[in-house]
Amino acid sequence: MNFIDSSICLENCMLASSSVYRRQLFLIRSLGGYCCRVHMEGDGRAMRSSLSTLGADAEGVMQKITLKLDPSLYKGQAGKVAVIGGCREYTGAPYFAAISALKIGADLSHVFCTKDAAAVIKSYSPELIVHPVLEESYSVRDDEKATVSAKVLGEVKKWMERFDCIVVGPGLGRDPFLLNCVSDIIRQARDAEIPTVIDGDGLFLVTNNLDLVKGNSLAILTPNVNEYKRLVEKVLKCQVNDENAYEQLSSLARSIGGVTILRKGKTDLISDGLTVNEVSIFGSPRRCGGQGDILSGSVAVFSSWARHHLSTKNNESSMQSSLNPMVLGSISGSALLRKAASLAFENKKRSTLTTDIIECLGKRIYALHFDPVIACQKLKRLQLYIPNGFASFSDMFGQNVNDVGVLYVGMIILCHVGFVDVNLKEMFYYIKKILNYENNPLQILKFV
Ligand SMILES: NC(=O)C1=CN([C@@H]2O[C@H](COP(=O)(O)OP(=O)(O)OC[C@H]3O[C@@H](n4cnc5c(N)ncnc54)[C@H](O)[C@@H]3O)[C@@H](O)[C@H]2O)[C@@H](O)CC1
Ligand SMILES: Nc1ncnc2c1ncn2[C@@H]1O[C@H](COP(=O)(O)OP(=O)(O)OP(=O)(O)O)[C@@H](O)[C@H]1O
Repeated sequence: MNFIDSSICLENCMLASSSVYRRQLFLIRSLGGYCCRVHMEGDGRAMRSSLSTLGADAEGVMQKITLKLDPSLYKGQAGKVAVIGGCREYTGAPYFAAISALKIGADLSHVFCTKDAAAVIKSYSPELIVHPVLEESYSVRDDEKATVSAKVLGEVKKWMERFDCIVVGPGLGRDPFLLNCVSDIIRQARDAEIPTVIDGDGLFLVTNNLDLVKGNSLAILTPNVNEYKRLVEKVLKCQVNDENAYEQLSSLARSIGGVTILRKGKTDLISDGLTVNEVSIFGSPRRCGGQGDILSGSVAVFSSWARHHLSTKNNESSMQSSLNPMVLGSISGSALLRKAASLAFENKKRSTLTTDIIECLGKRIYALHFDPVIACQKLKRLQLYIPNGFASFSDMFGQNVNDVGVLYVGMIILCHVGFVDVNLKEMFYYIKKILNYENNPLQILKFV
């Protein structure tokens, strides 16, 4: 049974078979080597391509777009983000999103929340810039509403153009007056062409007011299972169809005019209506609340970096300009969260909380800068690490270096360059990176 409205299918079919679609597919593959998993057939059917491992590929995208640390950068150039969220009930969610952005590498992170929430959020972290500007119905008389609303908008407007991305929704609550003001903020961001990630209660708002995001290619929606269900029902007027998940997601993105949608779940699916990408890196079996907030903060930073990456001189080819930075940012955010969650779970097991995952974000980002050339240079000096009783590496392992030898060398390298926190699987990943380098340590090893 096909749940999708036939007019949408026809539109899909035309778009999917266009040269634009094929071009994006090729470009995304060549950027990070990751795969677009949907291949649209001429009759509009979606077919899954043969699945390949995406873990390393999503990581490749993340590595490419991650802003390089450079002494010539000044404060703000690595990213300025703002979270619009935080009310009486929820103070954790905006904090998680905003602090994650900082931990990943943004320079400045703001929170626009209600007065009740502001002091609490400030007390969690002196790093965040907290603006107590939002108001809920209970604190505003009916005759004051227009004035207060204009004041809120004015306060946010003063800052808006400074931001590289805003996140709307973590812990926002559902107060009608507050949501009205936030609708204006979303419109303001759109006019100023500021990328906007919509999460949590922000999704409740836009699902009921689709015009707020319709046709905005700088908008990213990050629905969880419930939020996705509500979106599908509202927009496609059908039920979620997991048999046809790829096609339904791209259909949804197109129906909302080419916004990017990151559908969260066991596997994260990302589509802007032209491509569908999947991030299935193993994360953590813990489902503690707040992981989606880390994700929204991460996606905000990576999308800004992706925009920067695609617009810099070196990347100024017509090929690069066809890539969608919002898709690349979503893939990277998802990959990073999952890798950080996996690391946190390894240490804390069932006790893993959102704050533990946040603590691991930095380590995961740092690991991206693993440079096989530097590692190999260091390896040349590693005679020091040969245990007593052995004259050389070849003395330890013989001329035919076996897996144990590689593992040993890998361990030494990783300890030497500071990756003492990696697990066995990750260690092999880094070793593989070294082996792919033409002057790889194995060669060196053979000549020691
Ligand atoms: N510490 C905090 O301040 C937190 C605040 N949060 C905020 O809380 C507000 C409401 O978010 P909620 O996540 O509660 O709202 P949802 O509408 O996502 O969830 C509502 C209910 O659905 C259930 N549910 C979740 N995943 C499900 C699944 N896969 N299948 C079936 N049922 C499922 C949950 O148990 C929950 O009771 C948002 O503003 C959000 O940002 C959350 O981000 C969590 C942390
Ligand atoms: N079953 C799962 N297996 C692995 N990862 C999952 C699973 N479900 C969700 N995730 C990951 O956890 C992250 C958060 O997703 P989740 O569905 O918990 O969001 P959320 O409900 O919006 O979170 P929050 O509690 O912050 O509101 C996503 O990146 C997703 O990939």
